[in-house]
Amino acid sequence: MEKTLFEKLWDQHTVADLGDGNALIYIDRIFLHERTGSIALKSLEADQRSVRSRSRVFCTMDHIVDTFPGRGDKTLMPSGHLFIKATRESANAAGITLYDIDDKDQGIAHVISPEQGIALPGTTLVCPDSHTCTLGGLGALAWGIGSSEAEHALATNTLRVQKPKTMRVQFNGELPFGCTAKDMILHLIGQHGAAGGSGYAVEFTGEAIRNLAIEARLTLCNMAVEFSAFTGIIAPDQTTIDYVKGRNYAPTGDQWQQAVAAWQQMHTDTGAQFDKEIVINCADIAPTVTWGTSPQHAAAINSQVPNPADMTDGHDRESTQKALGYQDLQAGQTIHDIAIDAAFLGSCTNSRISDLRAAAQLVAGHTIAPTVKGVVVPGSRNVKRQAEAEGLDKIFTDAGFEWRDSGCSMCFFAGGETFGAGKRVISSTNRNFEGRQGPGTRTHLASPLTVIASAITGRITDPRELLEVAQPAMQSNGSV
Ligand SMILES: CC(C)[C@H](C(=O)O)[C@@H](O)C(=O)O
Ligand code: SF4
Repeated sequence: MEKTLFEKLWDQHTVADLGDGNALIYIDRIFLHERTGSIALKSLEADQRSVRSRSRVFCTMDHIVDTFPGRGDKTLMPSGHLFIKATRESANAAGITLYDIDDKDQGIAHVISPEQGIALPGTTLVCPDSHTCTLGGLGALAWGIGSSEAEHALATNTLRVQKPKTMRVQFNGELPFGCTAKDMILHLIGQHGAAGGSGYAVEFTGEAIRNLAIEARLTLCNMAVEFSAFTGIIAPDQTTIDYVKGRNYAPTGDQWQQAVAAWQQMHTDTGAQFDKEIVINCADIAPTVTWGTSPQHAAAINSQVPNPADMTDGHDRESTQKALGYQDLQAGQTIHDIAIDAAFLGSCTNSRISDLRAAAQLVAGHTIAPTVKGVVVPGSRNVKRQAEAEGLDKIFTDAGFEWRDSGCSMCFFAGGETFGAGKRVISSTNRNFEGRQGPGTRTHLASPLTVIASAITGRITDPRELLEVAQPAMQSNGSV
């Protein structure tokens, strides 16, 4: 029988069918971080259980750590040092691989796991973090879990999972000039709602997906959870194989040949049925920005903030009204041109080397508006070193950006870093809930190109204006 990619991976990892749509799934790799992983490890210790396969478990420090240069164990989170200490102690006692604060490979979990070859096509990977779905960009079956599930997975290498339904989202045609993977996913969520993927494992397909570089596929799958999907996944292809080859934990020798042969079978069979299908015409995608406090409050940059008075549904009217209040926006206002106070380039969505290269190329020769505080946070120390070797840090600092050490930073208030109450931020991150970037901070999600263009003018700005004038050679090739 024809199977979807998801069904193939599910079946390959099924240890036992538990009935009622549940299965015991074999977990190949587990990733932890100091915010939630420390809780799972401590609880495992308290229950006098141990990690079953130490070589398959990896842990990083990303959420609570400072990203200020020379940070050490310092953190702005009042009890943050306790999480850091507990993680270090437990990870070392458990004998798992820890990317500690000063480790040369430290970084955000979902940035270092592809970078190190920990996430591989066809593997199951879990982490007590909702953005684990990022790794679907490599063809891994990866999803976020809770701390107690993480404890179970650590002790047994298995998890009881309710089988999700399957959805295919097909992106047809070529991605227009100035648009990126971030605009694709914001467009999808804007059109189909933040709950549109609820209950589904979503496979992204189509010409525009095939043309995306791996880092762009990671960006797209990163936000599958903002679509409420169980996970997002993209079938591995030659682009994937070329990306994985030679990475620290990638197979070598005969095992590499076997792995490649297996990966080449990892695709949805012709004729396989999905429970739901969505087709997006890429010609309809424009640089997309959120105006409100949900990722579904996303719209083309040149469009208008909606007017609650035009809404027939009472719930929509009320939530839009509330979002406009928090964001201090007027109904009907054009998104393009809203004045900003800050620009943030970072997070597991958009802080990889290709993001930084594209951003640096756009900002080179410009300075950011004097009213804007700009911060760039590389996703890992490897990304940081690579960027510095290419002189990108200098381009950012010359333009007026701060250049930080790696971590989640201002994506999330967990570590206490924030631009402050009432500040309006154009941000390459993935969540824009009230208070996400700190109490009272207002977030507008966008691509790295839109973040840079807006930082330069001090207003939400269409990157195509700058790309067309200054960088005619820099055609969008979907690499971001
Ligand atoms: C702290 C962590 C559990 C959380 C997540 O699950 O995603 C965080 O990474 C986030 O992005 O909100
Ligand atoms: S960078 Fe942001 S979204 Fe990603 S794991 Fe960290 S806090 Fe979560």
